[in-house]
Amino acid sequence: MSARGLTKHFSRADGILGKLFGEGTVKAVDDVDLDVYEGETLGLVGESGCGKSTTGRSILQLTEPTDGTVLFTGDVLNDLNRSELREKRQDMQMIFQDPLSSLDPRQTVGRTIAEPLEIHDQPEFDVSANVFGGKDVELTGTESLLGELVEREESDIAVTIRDQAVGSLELRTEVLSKEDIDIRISERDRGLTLSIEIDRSKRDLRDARITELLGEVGLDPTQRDRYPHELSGGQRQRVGIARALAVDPDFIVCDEPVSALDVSVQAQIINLLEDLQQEFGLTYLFIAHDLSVVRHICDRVAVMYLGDIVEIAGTDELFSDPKHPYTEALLSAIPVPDPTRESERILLEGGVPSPVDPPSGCSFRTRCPSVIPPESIDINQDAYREVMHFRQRVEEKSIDLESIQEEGFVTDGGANIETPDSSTVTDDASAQQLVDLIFDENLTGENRMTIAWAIDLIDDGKWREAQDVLRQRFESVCERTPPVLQKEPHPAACHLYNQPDIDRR
Ligand SMILES: Nc1ncnc2c1ncn2[C@@H]1O[C@H](COP(=O)(O)OP(=O)(O)OP(=O)(O)O)[C@@H](O)[C@H]1O
Repeated sequence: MSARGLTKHFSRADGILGKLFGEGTVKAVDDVDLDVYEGETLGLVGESGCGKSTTGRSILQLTEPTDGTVLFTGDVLNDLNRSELREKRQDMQMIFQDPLSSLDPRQTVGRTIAEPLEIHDQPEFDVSANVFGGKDVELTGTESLLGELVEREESDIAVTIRDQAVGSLELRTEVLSKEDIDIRISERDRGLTLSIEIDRSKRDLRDARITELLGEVGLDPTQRDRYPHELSGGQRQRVGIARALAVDPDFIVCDEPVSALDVSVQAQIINLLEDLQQEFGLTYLFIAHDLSVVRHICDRVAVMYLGDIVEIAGTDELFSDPKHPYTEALLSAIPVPDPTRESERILLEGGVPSPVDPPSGCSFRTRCPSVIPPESIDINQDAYREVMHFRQRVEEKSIDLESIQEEGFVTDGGANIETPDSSTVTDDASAQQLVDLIFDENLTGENRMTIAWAIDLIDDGKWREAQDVLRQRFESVCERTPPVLQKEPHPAACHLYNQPDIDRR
């Protein structure tokens, strides 16, 4: 599966979402390139709201992408019409996070698994065929062989299907023609008759297939008459897996398949997914936020942040040598089983920003512990982080100088402030004191003067000017330019990797 430029934007212009969260376009997935190779498990990780589920659903065309293409087994899925897409869905399935809400509470396990079989008219009969009225042909195989036969005979063929199990009952007669199977047929030998004999009815076949599937996912055949509420969480997820497997797919999007389960059950479901992959040569896109699970099951891992893939690498490499600061932070949050091993947790401030109005440049920069300062200024990373946080608050106009002054007993009057460009002199010493109250780090020199100048401007209600003054001195490449995921074996969309001379910490 290859996705190129995959994009999904939701409009919140009207409807409940618009009322709840405000209007605008939610950039859930933005220009994503992603390959999932045959037989592998690719992990897709990131915090809640990063766009993982929307990526999975857009790949399967369960939600229509706004832009981009998805290539799967030789077809561009976006170009297929409804019935072609339905046909294709046999090969690509989805396992959902919460089996209770994804299973119909009014349907038994058997009915749930039978549904996709009915939609796709599966399983196919095993048939043996004799052709009458023309050349002698003998065939053994499944129903799809009929199509091949028509192709060989270059003629329309009347097909009679009989059920041997119920006294050679005639099930149906079909004429397979050019239109049915989309091949070129000449008028020669028209009227050839084919008699198909089968020894089981479609229903018997389906029953047998359901029993087989229950066994494959570790459920007892007696559970086919149970309802979802009569099953445990693990059993319900096994039903979800059986339903996905029923039509014999090649590719499965597993959307957080174990997050809703008890830890003790998670390992069993993970092992089951691994066994099934081995047995049926399945390819998985495995969506998760729990990185320990991902480490166990995935061959490669893609890290997603605010609608973009920010890093992708082989699992071992990603865990041992993460590049993107976001990946580093995610990995640092994994509990360490060995308490003697030192691990420093990188705490990310706040949550994922709104995908309606993502930050300019690198979308992670508002939380990044390694934002790159301009080359022209001398500042350590902690102080720069504080400056960036301060700037963010100035952008949002969310600084209340009066309360800070009251809390810090700041007095007016005192030393003058010379601004960095020496053009303005203010006599408001409280700005200097406010710098110390707002910042934990000790700002010095021109960095300190610029902040004090901005505070002075804010005090006069000149927010826009304060923003400009701060931007001129402190603007980072991370906010100016979006980093690009390079074409290399272990790419990371981060300016630190395009500028190797920069000290990260
Ligand atoms: N139908 C929708 N309409 C509007 N916004 C949506 C819709 N579906 C998802 N979103 C928004 O798109 C963004 C990405 O959501 P998505 O569910 O893909 O993220 P996720 O990483 O899978 O998170 P989670 O793990 O919580 O499911 C979120 O901001 C979400 O609110």
